Amino acid sequence: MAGDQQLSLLLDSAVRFPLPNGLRFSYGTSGFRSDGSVLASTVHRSGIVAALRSLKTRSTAGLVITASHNPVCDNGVKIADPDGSMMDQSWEPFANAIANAPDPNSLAQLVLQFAKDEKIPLGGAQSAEVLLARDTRPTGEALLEAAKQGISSIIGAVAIDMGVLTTPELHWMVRNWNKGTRATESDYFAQISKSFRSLMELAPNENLNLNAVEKKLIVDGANGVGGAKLEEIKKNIIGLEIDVRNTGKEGEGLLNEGCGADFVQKEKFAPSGFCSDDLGIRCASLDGDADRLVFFRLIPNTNNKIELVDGDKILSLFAIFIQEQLSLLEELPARLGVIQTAYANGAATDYLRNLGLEVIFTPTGVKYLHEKALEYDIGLYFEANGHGTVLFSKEFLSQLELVNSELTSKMPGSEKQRAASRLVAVTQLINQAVGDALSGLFLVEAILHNKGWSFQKWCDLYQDLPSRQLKVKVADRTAIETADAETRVVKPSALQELIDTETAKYTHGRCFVRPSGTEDVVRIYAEAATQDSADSLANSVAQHVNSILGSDIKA
Ligand SMILES: CC(=O)N[C@H]1[C@@H](OP(=O)(O)O)O[C@H](CO)[C@@H](O)[C@@H]1O
Ligand SMILES: [Mg+2]
Repeated sequence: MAGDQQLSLLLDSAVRFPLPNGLRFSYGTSGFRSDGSVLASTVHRSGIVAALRSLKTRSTAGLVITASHNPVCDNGVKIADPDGSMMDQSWEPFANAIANAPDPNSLAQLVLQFAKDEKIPLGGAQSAEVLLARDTRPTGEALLEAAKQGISSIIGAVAIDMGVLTTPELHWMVRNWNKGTRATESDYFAQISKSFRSLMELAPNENLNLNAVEKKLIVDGANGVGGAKLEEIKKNIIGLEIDVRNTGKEGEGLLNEGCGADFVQKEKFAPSGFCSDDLGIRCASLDGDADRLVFFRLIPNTNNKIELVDGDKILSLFAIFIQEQLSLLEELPARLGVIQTAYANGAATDYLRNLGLEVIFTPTGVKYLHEKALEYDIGLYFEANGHGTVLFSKEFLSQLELVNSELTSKMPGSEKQRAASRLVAVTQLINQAVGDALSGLFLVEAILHNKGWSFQKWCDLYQDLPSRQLKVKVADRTAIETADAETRVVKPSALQELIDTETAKYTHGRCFVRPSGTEDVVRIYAEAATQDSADSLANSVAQHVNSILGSDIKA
């Protein structure tokens, strides 16, 4: 009886969101993405998946509608697990199957069969809850409605609309909601401003060279959701003057167009709204949903070229700071893991290894980095493009709390006590659910302040090796299979031999190719001692990909 009711509810709901003709959807490294006008059925069905995920885990799940750094006409959807991380990978095949079910009946059958296989109680015996959010895209509102209807097509499931949010805010809320801690947006803002203030106040006086640390920061909000949120947070920030540009207000330009972290990192060019008046000032750039962050500074007399501080250098700054505090606290042993992908600049990896840190590589895509980081007491991860965070294990957090309260009562004001308190503030400031440009930005600022470091000093940590990225469109990118965290091609095997032969010709040469998880292209990355040699290595490998797989080279 309950089964019949569930079946008819699913059928009625699915009829309203037919699958567009001739399209296939795939849950990639960043969920489903496509043109916003064709996504209603996919988002509706993702609502169903999120509701089932909530039933399965007996906790609250999340769903966010965004296409991050992609153009404004695109949109997308991703599902958050109860701990705030991305949906468990084991459910992706089901998400793909239902996203592509040709008609309401096959969709309903897939859902019922999956529920049976996974022992998910349908029929309302158990309730389900999904927190929803969207970014500022014009297609977001209608897609949110589709998600709501998908969720309510599962008996007993409730959608709670949290509003227009950054992706990391939604993940943070899901995590806190399930922990039973405060989970509203004002709690999120308060947590950032409070822990930032604590960390600023813990700066060692002797390190404070106020002339070296420019108090002003200009932030490019990519005309997305992050700028407006930053405007809110900055009302409660002391010790830093933040000027937010590209906030998405009337007349400021289009989302991600000529601005945003992806543009800045790839083009190495200042975003729109920045000019030579900003010379010498520290600048940062968020992406459209505020989960990526890079810093930069304009180079004089270059027509808005920039000196870039990417995810690798943010990672290095975080690693140094955490390592320094730990070195003062021998009673707090911690296993540190630094997680990167093959796109990390070789100079960054060498730098981190020379600090004595354990550096591990995973395939591209933050879900892989995040998963690896969870294996450590402190797992630091960043993609070069600026997506990353620092995760602390439960055991480490309780040890840290213990050490901190003991030092606070026995040795207040000592260097050791201040080191422990700094670590506590870091754990509160940096988002424990996913990479978060806003919390990352304030952690960077607080660390520079604590260390009394100028932007220049940070830039000079190491010199990036020149690199070049190319992409090639091929007939079938899945013909390429890789191993060793995507650093080697195993199929077609002749390709790796050719890459090895080309790479051996260059000093500090390194090169790999992999099929993109988000675009229908094969990516080529090359690094070498000079820009010319990095370019030439990338080009010659692209020619080989071209001749083996059949393609056109694109910059
Ligand atoms: C070279 C590169 O920047 N790749 C990006 C890009 O993945 P691809 O699989 O390379 O298309 O998008 C992912 C999702 O945003 C991001 O995690 C990843 O770092
Ligand atoms: Mg993003």
